[in-house]
Amino acid sequence: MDEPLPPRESARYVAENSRDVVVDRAGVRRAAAMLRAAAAEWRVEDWKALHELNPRAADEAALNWVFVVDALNFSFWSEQAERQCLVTYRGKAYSGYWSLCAAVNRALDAGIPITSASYYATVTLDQIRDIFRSDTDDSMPLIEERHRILNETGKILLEKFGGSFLNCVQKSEKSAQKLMHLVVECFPSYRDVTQFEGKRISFYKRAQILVADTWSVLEGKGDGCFKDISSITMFADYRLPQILVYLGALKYSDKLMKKLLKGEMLSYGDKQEVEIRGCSIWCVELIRDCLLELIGKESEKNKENINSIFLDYYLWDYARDHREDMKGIPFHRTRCIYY
Ligand SMILES: Nc1nc2c(c(CN[C@H]3C=C[C@H](O)[C@@H]3O)cn2[C@@H]2O[C@H](COP(=O)(O)O)[C@@H](O)[C@H]2O)c(=O)[nH]1
Repeated sequence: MDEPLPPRESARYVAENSRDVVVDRAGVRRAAAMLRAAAAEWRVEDWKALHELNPRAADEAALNWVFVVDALNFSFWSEQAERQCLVTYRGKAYSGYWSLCAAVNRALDAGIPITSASYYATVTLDQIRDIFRSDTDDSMPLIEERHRILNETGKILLEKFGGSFLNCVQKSEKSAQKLMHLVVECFPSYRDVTQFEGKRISFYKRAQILVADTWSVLEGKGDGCFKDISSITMFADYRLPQILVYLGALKYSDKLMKKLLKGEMLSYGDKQEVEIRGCSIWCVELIRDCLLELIGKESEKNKENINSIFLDYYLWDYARDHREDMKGIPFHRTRCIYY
């Protein structure tokens, strides 16, 4: 079967043919202006310190931590906001994506080798239910899928890469694109591919965030010195569209906004779901271009740090920190293993 369009081209194609979602150029410019001061400070060395649950080292164990977390980095939203999975770690309760990281770190502290492929290739569903147990009555969504993905991914990592994600990274020969394609070729759960208006398109959200987190945990050095890291796009999840609408850079049709406000679910691959994800990626590409224009005039040096990964990380954190302000803006609800 023919290769799908790569993520950036897929996003452009969706944005050019979208009906219920549009990129607002004036909003893009306003967002770039808002981000300009922060963008001047973006450094890959800062990623780890950004969050207390991130691994601190830049070694093989840290890479295996990133790999298993990004294999499970999907679908944390709960049907009712007040009823969600919470995981307490070192006295602090974490929700959403952070509940996953907290559960992984809690298991490691308890001597459970959850980041070792030889362990999670054969871990049982009961063991996974215990490792990802919630403090509340609401367990982490899609726990059976998470178990299946761990078994599948662990077996493949053992068979093809000696059980270590470092070997997969080294096979990519310092190319972000090669690593992304190696991951989607070898690991089925990363194949975030769908159809739109007669074309096969890809967003590869978890594969791209895996490349980004690999680059970040290695601080852009050694095996993580990807010469083409700026070719990675924003990661099309369910938080970034929400913040882009909040900032006025993305607009939904009245019909779509009504549907989302009612909490209606969209299926993976639905036309409107694809338009939300594709236009979000394209919107971030345009904000990045605007930032390059704004900052590029000041200094060549900073330009290398103006990429869609930093933009995405910043916006994602901003969305988490401004949850209350964004309450009026719905996020789209799609239950799937891809984001
Ligand atoms: N676009 C984008 N989506 C991201 C991330 C992250 C976390 N990664 C970085 C963050 C800290 C570390 O530095 C990691 O590098 C998780 N997600 C997605 O969000 C959703 C979870 O949201 P909530 O339910 O609110 O926790 C879910 O689809 C999850 O897949 C990101 O960075 N960008």
